[in-house]
Amino acid sequence: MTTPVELRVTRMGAAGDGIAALPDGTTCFVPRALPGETVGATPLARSRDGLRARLDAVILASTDRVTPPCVHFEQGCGGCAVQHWAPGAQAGWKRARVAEALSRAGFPAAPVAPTIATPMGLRRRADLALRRGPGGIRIGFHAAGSAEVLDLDACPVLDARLVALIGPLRALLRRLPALRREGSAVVNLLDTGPDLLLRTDGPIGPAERALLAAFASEAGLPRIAWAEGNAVPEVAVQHGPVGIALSGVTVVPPPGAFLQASPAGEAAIIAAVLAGLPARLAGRGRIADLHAGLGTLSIPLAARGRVAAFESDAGAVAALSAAAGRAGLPLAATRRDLARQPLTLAELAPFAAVVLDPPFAGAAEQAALLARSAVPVVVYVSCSPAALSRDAKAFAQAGWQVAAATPVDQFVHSAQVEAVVVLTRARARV
Ligand SMILES: C[S@@+](CC[C@H](N)C(=O)[O-])C[C@H]1O[C@@H](n2cnc3c(N)ncnc32)[C@H](O)[C@@H]1O
Repeated sequence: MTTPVELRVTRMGAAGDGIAALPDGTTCFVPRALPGETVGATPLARSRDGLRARLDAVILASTDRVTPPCVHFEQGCGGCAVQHWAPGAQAGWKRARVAEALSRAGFPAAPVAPTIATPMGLRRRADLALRRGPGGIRIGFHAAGSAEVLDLDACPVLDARLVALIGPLRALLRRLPALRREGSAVVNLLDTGPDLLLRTDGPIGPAERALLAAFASEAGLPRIAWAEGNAVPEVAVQHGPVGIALSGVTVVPPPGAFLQASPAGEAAIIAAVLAGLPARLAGRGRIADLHAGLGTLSIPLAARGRVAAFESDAGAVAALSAAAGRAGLPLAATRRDLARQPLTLAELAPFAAVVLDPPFAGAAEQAALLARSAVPVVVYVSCSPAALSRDAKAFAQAGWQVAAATPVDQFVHSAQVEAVVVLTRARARV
């Protein structure tokens, strides 16, 4: 298995690896190889669906191969998968993956729009891994295909204000025994500045709280939350208010809250969701927003009708309820675990439209119920083509059609793609 071979790469896999076939037909995944290339590679290990190989040399390069914009990509940072691929080729690949997902679901002719690209340097949320080792503190993303953490000092996809925090955070962690071996730092860039949620594998005492407070002052952080392991975070430092305006309404997020990855991505998703709704909503114009988070979609939807938002995270529900109350929006947020307790057919009946934006795992049961419901329009916001394909199948089988599908690339240079898919009953018009 460790003899170098010459391979012709025919396509790109879902994780951003080039796919080639060995002479005996075995599928071979070659990270950092591109479709159309001839490469020298060494097959290394068997995986679930073939062999993983190491790229030794590009023998015949694709015309879409470009110089990666980040030095850490060359070092093996797994935060990005396809920096070596021209942006236009990445966009075409992401669009094709959404089209393939819908085709597999039973919508072979779905009208999939070109991918909406977002610029680099706008990511406002980072989930950084932390390690303390013999070489010191490492902060960064995992190395590709590995549990190792690659130490970052630059990142062209993140907002520069988050990158600027990495050096000072490293200096802080050197002095923080609560980080024994490993932890994580989720940083959300809010309108009030970076909001840090630090998870360590040891407890913090009064001296460490004082260090965190000093760090917050020096680095301009209004709040630092901390948790040991996976415990519920506590606010360790609060020097000022925190908040982010979502469609003009200020929300006070709990530490580590989900945010769409970039303002440009958020705007593209909102625009595609609103465009998918009929100009005039049927009935009393009630809209359900499932997996509502902080209300990124619920808030703009409230300009179109009365919104019932459902979300499992108690902190997000409280934040959205409070924001909607202050702004006087026609919006009620309810805590509900939609995986365990999806909305029933009877509960879905009053809605003129349902928007769902599930996590990576998708929403199999809820999608099956929606497909059987009387709701005329469902807008499915997907961050996983595999889950989209599985969940959309129920709609295809129940005779729905895809009225529009818009891929959005807000995780630039990664293998991720998001899509806003508008599903209507075959006879309904959007
Ligand atoms: C992709 S985020 C979307 C959030 C929001 N729509 C937005 O645009 O910011 C998915 C949301 O689903 C929530 N979630 C995860 N599992 C859930 C479940 N079982 N039931 C309800 N909500 C869930 C997460 O807490 C998160 O807020």
